[in-house]
Amino acid sequence: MGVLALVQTFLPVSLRRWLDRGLEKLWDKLFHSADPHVLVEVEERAGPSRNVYNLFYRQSGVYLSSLRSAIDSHMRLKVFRSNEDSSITFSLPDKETLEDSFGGARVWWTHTCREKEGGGGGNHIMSGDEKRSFILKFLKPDRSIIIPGYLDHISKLASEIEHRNAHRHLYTNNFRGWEEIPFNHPSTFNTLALPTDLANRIKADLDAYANGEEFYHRNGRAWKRGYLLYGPPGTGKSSMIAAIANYLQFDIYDLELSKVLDNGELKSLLMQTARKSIIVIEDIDCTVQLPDRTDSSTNSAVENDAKLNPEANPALIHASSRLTLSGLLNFTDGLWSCCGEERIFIFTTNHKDRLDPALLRPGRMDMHILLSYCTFEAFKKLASSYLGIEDHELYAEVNNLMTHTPHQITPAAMAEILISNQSDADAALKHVMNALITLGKPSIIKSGVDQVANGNEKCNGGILQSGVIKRSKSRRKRCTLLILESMRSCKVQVD
Ligand SMILES: Nc1ncnc2c1ncn2[C@@H]1O[C@H](COP(=O)(O)OP(=O)(O)OP(=O)(O)O)[C@@H](O)[C@H]1O
Ligand SMILES: [Mg+2]
Repeated sequence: MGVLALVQTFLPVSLRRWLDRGLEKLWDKLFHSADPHVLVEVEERAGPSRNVYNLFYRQSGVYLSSLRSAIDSHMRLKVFRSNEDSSITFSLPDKETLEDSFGGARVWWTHTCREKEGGGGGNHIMSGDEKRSFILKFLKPDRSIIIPGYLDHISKLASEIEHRNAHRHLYTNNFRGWEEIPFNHPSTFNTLALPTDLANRIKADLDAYANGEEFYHRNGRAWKRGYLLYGPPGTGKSSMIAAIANYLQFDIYDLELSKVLDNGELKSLLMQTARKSIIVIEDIDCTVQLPDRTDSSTNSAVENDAKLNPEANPALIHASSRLTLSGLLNFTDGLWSCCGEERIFIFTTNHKDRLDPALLRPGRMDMHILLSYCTFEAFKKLASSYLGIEDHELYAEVNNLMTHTPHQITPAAMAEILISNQSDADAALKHVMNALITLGKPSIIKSGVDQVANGNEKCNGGILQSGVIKRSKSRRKRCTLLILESMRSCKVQVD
């Protein structure tokens, strides 16, 4: 060995390397052929000049740091937390070995970091001069389990983890394309006050969609789903979109139709959207007037003017727009809709009846979801969130009032009352009752009128209100409903 080392010092570098490699191979042949293991090296960089980043290297790191055993069984760990992320990431220090198993096979992982040939120099190793890799070791008989099964499993799991940890984005279009901002909306299905069966139905539909890639493809359908959220203002349509995005971990593309010049631009915007995203058009009934499929008239002078200076002429644009209903229909369920996959379309409106039926048909809007006024169940959910109470002696009264005044108070208005009285549950509930009384005037009076008409001047659940009533076709009567302190009963006075 000593003589060999001495000879090597007189050889040129290239010859020395060639000799080293030959000796290494000889060593392997002599001693490693009896080794029952297979070694797989996952290098950080690959390619002839090591300039291609190996995605599988990153995925291996992500996968290994997710293994519970990495945290539990190691005395030495590397810890990382970035500026943007609150979660902590663990990784393997060099030369530490971590054991894993897959399909009955045991595997061992080690991370190595070596100085690159010809790189570095001096005592300080620059990161660019390091050659980092994972070494995966397993027994030879397990080769068919590991390759490709285990490797595919790692890629799949790592992609899911990376997607879960990635920051969501909210994109909005302007005249230059999409602009993005971080999306941190806290709305979830737990924070939304919805009838339980509705929430479960929506979640089941989302789950079926998210796990349905194979099903959609087998049946020759683009992997997409459309939801129409409709209902009065303040009933949670926008909050529901945020909850769906958080549930599926999807980005949101908030498409502002008033800023889209024509079908060509619509198509181009669509093609720029990524997988795992929700494309939203809010208030579809009032954003723009879309010429329908039979209307081909356009005013080119106005149109050109608007196109030349769109920001100065936003109002003009859609008077002359070449953005048509057929464009939008193709966008949601035509050839263009397949330009990207794994996407959800959500349209919202306060007036479903104003929408073209073609837009609403299944395949475009697969599920029509009515978000409506606050029910007693929704009220209890909001009270639990904002006041921290599950029950209260006034609940029966609130329930009674809500039964007399259905369809009157929106979840937004209810939430507002509860938030502004969150430190005093009694006061909050009295405010809620007052609001219900004020809003429910017509139906409470009607209930009083019915009682009077039936000759019953005392009725339960009445509220202090007054108004002119029509007792019969010929006679107008004025009645006053007097509420008693407890609100449990009231008297109807006929003046
Ligand atoms: N079902 C609900 N559960 C909990 N909070 C709700 C609900 N509905 C509305 N809110 C609250 O009311 C506010 C307004 O809700 P949101 O913007 O989602 O209503 P919207 O239906 O989109 O209204 P608009 O039709 O005017 O756009 C939000 O702050 C939200 O937290
Ligand atoms: Mg909204």
